[in-house]
Amino acid sequence: MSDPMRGPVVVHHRAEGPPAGEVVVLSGSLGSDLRMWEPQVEPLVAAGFRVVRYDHRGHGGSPAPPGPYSIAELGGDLLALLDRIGAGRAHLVGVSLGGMTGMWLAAHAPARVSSLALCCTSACLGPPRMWAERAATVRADGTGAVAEAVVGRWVTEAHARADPGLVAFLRELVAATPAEGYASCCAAIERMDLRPELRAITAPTLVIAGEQDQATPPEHGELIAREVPGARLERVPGAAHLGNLDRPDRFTELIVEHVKGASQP
Ligand SMILES: O=C(O)CC1=CCC(=O)O1
Repeated sequence: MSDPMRGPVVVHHRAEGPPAGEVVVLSGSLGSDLRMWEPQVEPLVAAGFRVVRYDHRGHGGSPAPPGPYSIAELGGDLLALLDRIGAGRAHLVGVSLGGMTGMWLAAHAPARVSSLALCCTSACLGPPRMWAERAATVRADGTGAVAEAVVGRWVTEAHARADPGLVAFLRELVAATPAEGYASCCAAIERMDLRPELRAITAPTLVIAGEQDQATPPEHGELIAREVPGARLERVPGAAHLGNLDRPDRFTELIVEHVKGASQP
């Protein structure tokens, strides 16, 4: 089991944009690294924001301590990152696991969150057995063993056919994720139930659901938007699970508009 006495991990991050700009933190999906945010960085920087993207523990350039992990630990890592970069408050944008981390932080440290954009995510994503089985597969055979199936849910079939280079890059992202980090994040999702915490979120919240998302179908976004006070839901046609890469035009537009609307005049 994860040890509650373990401290936060110093996660790998990259900061771009004007140092004095309001901070926007981009938090990614299971099996990705900070490169998954490429389409969103430049438009957010152009809008005057300091954009900080990072790798979850066990992913990309971040350390991969032995697991299992919990969503609270991932949220603690993000809080420690905000402290380390001197960000009293930040706008949080998360896809899937990044959205789960964002919901945890917004419920547990509301004073640190200026706004929340929750993309293709869920507050409770069963069945638990599926996550336990995926973790076991990855521990036995490596992340490469699940890459094709996972990426098959990240972009629509039509998009995959039209852009095989993107599919190859995404499979490489999954396969490059350390097995211990990936499996330990599966365990975090397996044990997660953020539903009772959603009503504690006070940040202006936008929920974006992909209409073709088979991993976190739109009902998951609908539940979050119902429970978070004042939240707004946008459904994006033609978007699979990694909506920010599958329909970057619409996701970027929605994210930039939301963060600008919640920023200081
Ligand atoms: O990997 C999946 O199947 C879907 C998913 C859950 C959390 C995440 O980041 O991706």
